[in-house]
Amino acid sequence: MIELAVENLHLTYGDNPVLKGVSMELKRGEVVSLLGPSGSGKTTLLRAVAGLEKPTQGSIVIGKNKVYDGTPRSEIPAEERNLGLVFQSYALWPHKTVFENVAYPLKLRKVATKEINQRVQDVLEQLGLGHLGKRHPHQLSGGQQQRVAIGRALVYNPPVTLLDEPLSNLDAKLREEARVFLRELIIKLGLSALMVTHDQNEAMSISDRILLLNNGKIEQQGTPQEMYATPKTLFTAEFMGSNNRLHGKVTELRDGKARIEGNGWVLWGQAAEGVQSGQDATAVIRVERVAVVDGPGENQLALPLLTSMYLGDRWEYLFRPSGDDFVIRAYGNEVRDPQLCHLSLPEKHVWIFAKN
Ligand SMILES: Nc1ncnc2c1ncn2[C@@H]1O[C@H](COP(=O)(O)OP(=O)(O)OP(=O)(O)O)[C@@H](O)[C@H]1O
Repeated sequence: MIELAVENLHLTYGDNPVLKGVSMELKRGEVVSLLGPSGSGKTTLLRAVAGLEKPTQGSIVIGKNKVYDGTPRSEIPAEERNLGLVFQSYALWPHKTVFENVAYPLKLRKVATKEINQRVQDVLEQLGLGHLGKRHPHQLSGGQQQRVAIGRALVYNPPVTLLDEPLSNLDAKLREEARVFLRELIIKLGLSALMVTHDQNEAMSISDRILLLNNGKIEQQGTPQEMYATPKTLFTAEFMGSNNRLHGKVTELRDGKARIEGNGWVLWGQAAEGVQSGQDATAVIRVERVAVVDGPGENQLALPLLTSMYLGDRWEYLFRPSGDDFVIRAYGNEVRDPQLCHLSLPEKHVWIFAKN
């Protein structure tokens, strides 16, 4: 069952087009992340679904209700869309207790007091806040405040929840914990949610599907695995993961593979759609796919190691060819002395994209 369907949505601020024909679906029990660089339109899309921004064209259907069909008159106001909202700007009420904050949406809907008490207590227990109901927001940690905001959005079981950077005001450590907590909650409650994030790791770990926005359009969508392992464009490849990039010219195409040549190096890789011989191109390989090997072989580069950097769970090596303008990074388990190394870049993990 489709809980949310957006079709060819356009939105313009003044004469600045921000959404340029976005279509997407959210199925029941699914968590979809909107990922993309700053200014790509993620928050605007979420706010348009919430009814907080006015699109100029397209349609939005929530459950069985068409809440927007391209005409201003058709628009159903935000408060009637029955959505759970966890927005950065939707702060907790400082003078209400945790319990009162979470109870508020039920009070608004005139739910009986006894039922309110039960439901709020249930939600607080689920969020690990059962013992904090009497506290005020300023007596909570940032992570706990965030949980209260989530509880307030979920307490009336909205069919669709919208989350805008729900973890962004937490520090790195708390954020990691909150990510695990949010994923657990999503599974436990079977939430259908659309979440904005600019953090690629957050999108991959929390969601079932990712929509990557680029300048108001969907660049690519798919499961986190698809987005990471089979990017269709240079933009997607570069946005997901840590990468090495080499610029050169395509000198041969064969069976879906391309040969790219640069200043003193040659590599084979998977040719992206539209790559042609003679074209300027970029080869991309994830940092973890580059291996330091013992001797020369196929699809290799021989480069001087500049330095080894300690990352705690592994080492990161930095290679820089003399006189060239690229660096190659790789991971390994030991510190290495600066010397010439052989690097294997397996053909199946090198993607070759036409240069824009
Ligand atoms: N109220 C507004 N009036 C005019 N322009 C706006 C308004 N809100 C956003 N914009 C513009 O719309 C574009 C998209 O903004 P949006 O907030 O949707 O991006 P985003 O992808 O969520 O970025 P971020 O990750 O920085 O939050 C930006 O160029 C922004 O400057």
